[in-house]
Amino acid sequence: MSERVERGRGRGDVDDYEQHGGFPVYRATEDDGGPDFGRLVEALRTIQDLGVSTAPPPDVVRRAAEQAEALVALLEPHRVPEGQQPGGRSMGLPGRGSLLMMPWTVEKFDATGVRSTGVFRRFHMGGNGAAHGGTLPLLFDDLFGMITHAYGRPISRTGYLHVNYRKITPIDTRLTVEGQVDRVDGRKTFVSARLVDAEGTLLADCEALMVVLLPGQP
Ligand SMILES: CCCCCCCCCC(=O)SCCNC(=O)CCNC(=O)[C@H](O)C(C)(C)COP(=O)(O)OP(=O)(O)OC[C@H]1O[C@@H](n2cnc3c(N)ncnc32)[C@H](O)[C@@H]1OP(=O)(O)O
Repeated sequence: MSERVERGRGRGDVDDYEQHGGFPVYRATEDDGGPDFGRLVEALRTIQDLGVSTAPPPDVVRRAAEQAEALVALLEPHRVPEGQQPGGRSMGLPGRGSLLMMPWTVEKFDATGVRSTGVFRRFHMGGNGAAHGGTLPLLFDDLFGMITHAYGRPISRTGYLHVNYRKITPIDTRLTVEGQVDRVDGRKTFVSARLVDAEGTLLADCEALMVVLLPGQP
């Protein structure tokens, strides 16, 4: 099937869950989880930063543990099935309000590609001021999910993802990642992206294969 035909078939049908394998329905929240959800997620991220960058005395550790346990007890009764939580579905929040995804902000999202900016935080650090090598595939993989969605392709799973680490990726430094669909071949969508700093220096690039799911496929 030619790229143009395949692309045309996908576009406009992305809300048709018949096309999305066995995926549960995901819809963006209408209110980014309410007035305080963004605050909560940002505070939790900062706790992750502090959890890996502080050395408090024992009495502070004990009080912090008690407060963390109290927070767990507060939230525990409110678990919901996948697709119903605001985390990951709040498009107006950095990282869509997900604690797993990079807390980056999407600047461009259309069929020609997706661009996003943000920083790797202290809790993303591998060593000596550099982002952990495992965080870059996470950044690229999530970007590729957005790219295939913006292109109008059904939900796809990553078949492979190849990262070239060109330079040290610094934490606490504003960076930009941008990528696009390069080629479509049946169920296969070939994508690529680049991570650069404010001067445009290439830090890493990545190419991947996204495969459209078959009916009912997990
Ligand atoms: C808005 C909602 C947001 C939600 C977004 C959710 C996004 C989720 C993204 C992910 O979860 S990615 C998670 C990490 N990836 C995985 O866990 C995937 C695990 N692997 C699989 O599930 C299957 O291997 C896969 C779906 C990728 C492919 O298996 P299939 O049995 O469906 O297909 P098949 O193996 O026949 O491959 C289809 C085509 O892709 C090709 N292919 C698959 N894997 C490949 C590979 N690794 N390298 C090269 N080619 C590959 C394969 O050769 C074939 O090419 P042809 O059509 O030309 O014959």
